[in-house]
Amino acid sequence: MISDTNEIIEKVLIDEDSLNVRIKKLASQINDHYKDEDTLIMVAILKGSVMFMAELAKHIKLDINLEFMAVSSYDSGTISSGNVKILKDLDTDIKDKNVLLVEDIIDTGHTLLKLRNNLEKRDPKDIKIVTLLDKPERREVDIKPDWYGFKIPNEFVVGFGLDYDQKYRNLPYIGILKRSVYEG
Ligand SMILES: O=P(O)(O)OC[C@H]1O[C@H](OP(=O)(O)OP(=O)(O)O)[C@H](O)[C@@H]1O
Ligand code: HPA
Ligand SMILES: [Mg+2]
Repeated sequence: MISDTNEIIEKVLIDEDSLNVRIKKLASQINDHYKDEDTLIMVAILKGSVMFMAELAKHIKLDINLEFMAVSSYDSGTISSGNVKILKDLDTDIKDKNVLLVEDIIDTGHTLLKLRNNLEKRDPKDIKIVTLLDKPERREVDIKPDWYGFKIPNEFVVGFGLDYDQKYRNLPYIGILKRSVYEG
């Protein structure tokens, strides 16, 4: 059983309703942006962005191709290693296609920067980035999303796809993790 959430969550930062309302709004901005295009390849970065991808894609009004990539930047815990390895690549060719990278969070920025550089070499028509959460205080490299859901303070958050040590992804809200959970 999941631990009692009072034991692990300091506070709920973004509740379920606010997430859904904001994601619909993001989808409508994305629909406007691509209104003259026929197709879009949405690329979710596993595993954190699965919930966001699912919710966002439901409201996109183009022919979309759902793709998944797995990269690894955090071994476990809360510290970024700065190394990004591709563990699972796209199943499709993105040459001359519109690509939308779908992320749950931009923290140091290393994951997305390396990924974008990698995908750019494949000659897509265009690459854009949408992230549910942006933690700008932690940025170590220059990368900005084209669309973001929420800017958040420098706290470790879990839920709606985001994990601590692979746990708590299934919480339906975004919560700040108690420091006692990872500082022991
Ligand atoms: O901006 P950065 O500092 O690079 O951090 C952000 C990335 O780190 C997390 O993924 P993680 O590697 O933990 O994998 P996960 O999605 O499977 O949890 C998160 O989902 C982002 O992809
Ligand atoms: N929570 C979960 N995963 C993360 C975070 C966070 O705050 N930052 C980068 N990966
Ligand atoms: Mg993670």
